[in-house]
Amino acid sequence: MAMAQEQDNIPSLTRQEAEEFITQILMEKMPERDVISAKWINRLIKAFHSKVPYQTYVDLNPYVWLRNKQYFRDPDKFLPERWLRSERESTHIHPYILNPFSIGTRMCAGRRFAEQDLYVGLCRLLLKFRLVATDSAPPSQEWRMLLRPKPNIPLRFIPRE
Ligand code: HEM
Repeated sequence: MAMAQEQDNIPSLTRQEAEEFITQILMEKMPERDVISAKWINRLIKAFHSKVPYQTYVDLNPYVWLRNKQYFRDPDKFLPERWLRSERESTHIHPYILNPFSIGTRMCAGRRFAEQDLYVGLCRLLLKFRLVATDSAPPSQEWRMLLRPKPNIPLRFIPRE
């Protein structure tokens, strides 16, 4: 990513670069909370080499494909740039592989609100604070309906001058 200017060896991004980068980070982190996609099947469908009968309750665990080397290069690494359009096209990431808001007629009605909230919230936070990791290892996670960091996210918020 081209940097707009450098000050004290800290790269600065243009507004557009920052927007793209934040979007990529959200896309890279979103699946870590989205561990279950649940559905009542309303008609007989054929899937996974078998027939799924009407009114079956199905839980899908996206980790199976989001952490799969068949679909992603270095799936366990934090690589937000994998979501750049050019990168997605060159590495053939399936356009529907990441769907925390689901897809189809019953997909999340608040998707754009939620995305804007995350985006604006993160930008406001980053404008006010510098975030510094207080541990070199990522926090472990625990299952509480969604996956949550355990015990806390090892981050220090340092107010910007
Ligand atoms: C990161 C935040 C959010 C995530 C990951 C999320 C995810 C989802 C998912 C997976 C569904 C089920 C879709 C399906 O059954 O196919 C859903 C439904 C829904 N969501 Fe969200 N959601 C989020 C935030 C929001 C917000 C902020 C609103 C409202 C402003 C909202 C409103 C709705 C509504 C109304 C439905 C029901 C849609 C329907 O059944 O037709 N969601 N959401």
